[in-house]
Amino acid sequence: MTESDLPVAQLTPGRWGDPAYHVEVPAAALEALKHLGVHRPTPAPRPAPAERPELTGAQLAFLSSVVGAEHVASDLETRWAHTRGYSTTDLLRFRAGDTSDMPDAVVYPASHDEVAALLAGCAEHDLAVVPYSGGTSVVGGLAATRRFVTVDLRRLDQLLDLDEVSRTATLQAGVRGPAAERLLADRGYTLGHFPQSYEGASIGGYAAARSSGQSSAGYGRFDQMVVGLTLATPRGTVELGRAPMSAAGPDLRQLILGSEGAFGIITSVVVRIRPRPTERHFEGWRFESFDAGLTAVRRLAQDGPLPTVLRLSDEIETAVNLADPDVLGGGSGGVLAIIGFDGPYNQATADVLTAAGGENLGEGPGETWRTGRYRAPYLRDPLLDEGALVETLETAAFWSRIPALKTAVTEALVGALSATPPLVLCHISHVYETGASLYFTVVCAQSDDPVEQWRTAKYAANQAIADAGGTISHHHGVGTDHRAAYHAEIGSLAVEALRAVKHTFDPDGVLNPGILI
Ligand SMILES: Cc1cc2nc3c(=O)[nH]c(=O)nc-3n(C[C@H](O)[C@H](O)[C@H](O)COP(=O)(O)OP(=O)(O)OC[C@H]3O[C@@H](n4cnc5c(N)ncnc54)[C@H](O)[C@@H]3O)c2cc1C
Repeated sequence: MTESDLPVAQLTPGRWGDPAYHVEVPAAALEALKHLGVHRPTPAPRPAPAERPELTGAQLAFLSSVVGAEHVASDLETRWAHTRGYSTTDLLRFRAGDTSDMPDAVVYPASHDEVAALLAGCAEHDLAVVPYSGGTSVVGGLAATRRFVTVDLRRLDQLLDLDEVSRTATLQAGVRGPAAERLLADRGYTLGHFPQSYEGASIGGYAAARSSGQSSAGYGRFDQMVVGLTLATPRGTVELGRAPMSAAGPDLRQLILGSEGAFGIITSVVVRIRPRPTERHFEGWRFESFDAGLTAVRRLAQDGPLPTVLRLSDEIETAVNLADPDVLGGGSGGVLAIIGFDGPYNQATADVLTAAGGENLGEGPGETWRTGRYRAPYLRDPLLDEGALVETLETAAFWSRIPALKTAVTEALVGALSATPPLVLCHISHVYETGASLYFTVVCAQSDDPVEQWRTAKYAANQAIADAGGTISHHHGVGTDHRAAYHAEIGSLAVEALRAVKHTFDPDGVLNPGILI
């Protein structure tokens, strides 16, 4: 089974993943939750979403005139299904029936021209616009600060071009991860972009939020794969990427990548593609400690040869994730690293790990990770049902800052959640010559107000990240959740420059108000 065999998940609102795939919390985990003071809350009946004022006839007529009346939905169910994304706070607010960020309508354009026409007319009809590709944002990227229409791009689902000589593919923004892989696999190629949200996220969202997939060591981040893009703005269309590299001024592609719909809607992306691998190898490695493993992965990142997948869990993540401690050699402790190759096994990579003190555990742990890699997020909803608070956050920094950053974030989370002592798990899964990202998972008992509980903990973590020299996001993006921290990170002059760009593309401020800037 490869990524192109996976189905696109028909995401249901308020619960992650393919509803056909049912997950139960393992008995050992339930036992462990008791030690964290987790109690199953009495299920409260979910309040029905409240009705809100309808769009005016003129507004609906405008939307219908662009995409056709059958592609405009203003029923409660569709709007509710497009309310926010899939952060834990989003899920908790969904469970509480909080409709405050519900769109007033959802429209489904089928072409770049329809997207452009929508954007051109929204200001006149007093409508803000939230672009929506896969809807898997975890940073509050799908809500606007005023009445808005969600532009769902799922009908832009075509492979427009495949240039085998240059090895590029032009994909429309609404192509979901597995669908993109299938379109390319049919022609013998792969994109190699596999975020954990792969089953639901789309090409446009990958570009808009600078996504990074689990095979980033081999294929790079999504923004490194993009060689061109087409952007619809309220003032017209921008096409970028005439050549793979250019010295003709600043690279404006990089201005649009990560702009999260604040400057325009990306309708198609030209991406670099590679031949499909004919073999794959995954294996586990044991290191005495996270610090020892860190030295090993840094050596690979700096001097090579890098595998396609490179991950290192810390002691707590290793202990929590490994149901069978024998995997690490009879429960002798240590931490687990996973390496994977798309293509032939590279003994030179293994030699670097051995020289750095690693012990090869063989294919077993590697295959366990590979086959379960999209399943971990499915555990979050049952854990929430049990009364646990579970959320993740991520950052990146230069190698010299990584150890202190990890300690600072962990301590900040433990301190902020001291009333409900948490487990804080951490791993590294994206590495560069100069640094790496850190990905934290937090588990503790829910308080009476888990949304506020997480807000406080996240604020403390954000402060620790800033103080320890990390970035507020390595791959989740800014959205509304990180806006203040992002502004503090880049400074007021840079924020002013972003505002100027936004004003140029979107003078009436219809695009994603409150997101990014
Ligand atoms: C369980 C889970 C696991 C995840 N794992 C990863 C991971 O491994 N790596 C990773 O990078 N991320 C991960 N994410 C976060 C998320 O999947 C990524 O940010 C992804 O890139 C979002 O893609 P999407 O198509 O769902 O975008 P959306 O959620 O639809 O949109 C994201 C933002 O971009 C804007 N936008 C959407 N489409 C466009 C467009 N065409 N043009 C302009 N703006 C647009 C939206 O308005 C929003 O602000 C995960 C999320 C979940 C829920």
